[in-house]
Amino acid sequence: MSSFTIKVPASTANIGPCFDSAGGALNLYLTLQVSEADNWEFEQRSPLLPADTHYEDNFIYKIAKQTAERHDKQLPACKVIVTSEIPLARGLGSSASAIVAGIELANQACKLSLSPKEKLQYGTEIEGHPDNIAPALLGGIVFSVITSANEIDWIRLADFNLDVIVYIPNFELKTEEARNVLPANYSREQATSASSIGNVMIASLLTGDYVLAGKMMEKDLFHEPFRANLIPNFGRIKKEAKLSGVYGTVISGAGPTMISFAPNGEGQAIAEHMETAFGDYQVKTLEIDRDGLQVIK
Ligand SMILES: Nc1ncnc2c1ncn2[C@@H]1O[C@H](COP(=O)(O)OP(=O)(O)O)[C@@H](O)[C@H]1O
Ligand SMILES: N[C@@H](CCOP(=O)(O)O)C(=O)O
Repeated sequence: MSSFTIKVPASTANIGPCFDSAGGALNLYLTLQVSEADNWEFEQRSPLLPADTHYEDNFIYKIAKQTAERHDKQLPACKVIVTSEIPLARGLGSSASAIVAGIELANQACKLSLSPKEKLQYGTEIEGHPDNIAPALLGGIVFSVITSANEIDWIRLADFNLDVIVYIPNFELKTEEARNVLPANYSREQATSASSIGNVMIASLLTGDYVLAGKMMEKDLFHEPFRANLIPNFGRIKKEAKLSGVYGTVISGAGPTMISFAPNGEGQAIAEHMETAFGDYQVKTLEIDRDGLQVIK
């Protein structure tokens, strides 16, 4: 086996009203440098990664092993050097990036020749929803749906003119915890309103009406009203960002990071203003990654 590098982007899920369905890839990366070895070794070279464990307890190793076993293969021993720019449990898809990296590690090391559809299926089974896995794999903004136990349909949007600003607070919020506050059921009336808002958001995004898209992003009824209390400054960030000229600001994934979509070319100036207003936050201007998962040999 020759050496290779796996690079997986971060992602922002939901984009307001498209709960568990829409996600955009972001240019922060999880990187694995993989080479052949006599024994398994995971070397974590970033302060953003979880504490070191025995390789068998490493999350990425477990995903890789499980993927290999699905195809009746055994993983050959590898040395893996892991680096990451994606903060954990902040709503930037770190777990989806780790899952995609683990699937690709098995794909390369065991020569599984997995298709994008299979990788999306495996990743979604593990994560439970496709909205982070799909953009992490495919890049761009992806709308996806689990149509049956074995089928996920998706459509990828790679053509847009937007700047993206993230506001990352200095505390973690586990996705599981933020899912526990959501209602188990919605009435027909609630579901109709919530999905109508999502429909208008997507149609405006596709036709380039970013003002209307931003308005609809901020009207989500599926998750934001229930999560707002978990996210300090939820209302203040939205209001200040809007006054600074963004189209819309939403919770990134399950939070606690928030994300604004802004006119192309204005992101940096808005980020500088927001950094002054919210000194406790890491404010970053990011780009939508258009490549998704990359394997570099
Ligand atoms: N590179 C990684 N290596 C090992 N575990 C990871 C890695 N990235 C994420 N995880 C696991 O995923 C958890 C965060 O997942 P989650 O709560 O879904 O938040 P998010 O995906 O928004 O960052 C981490 O606490 C850690 O257990
Ligand atoms: N649709 C999910 C997305 C979770 O994203 P994460 O980046 O916070 O893991 C949800 O909203 O629960």
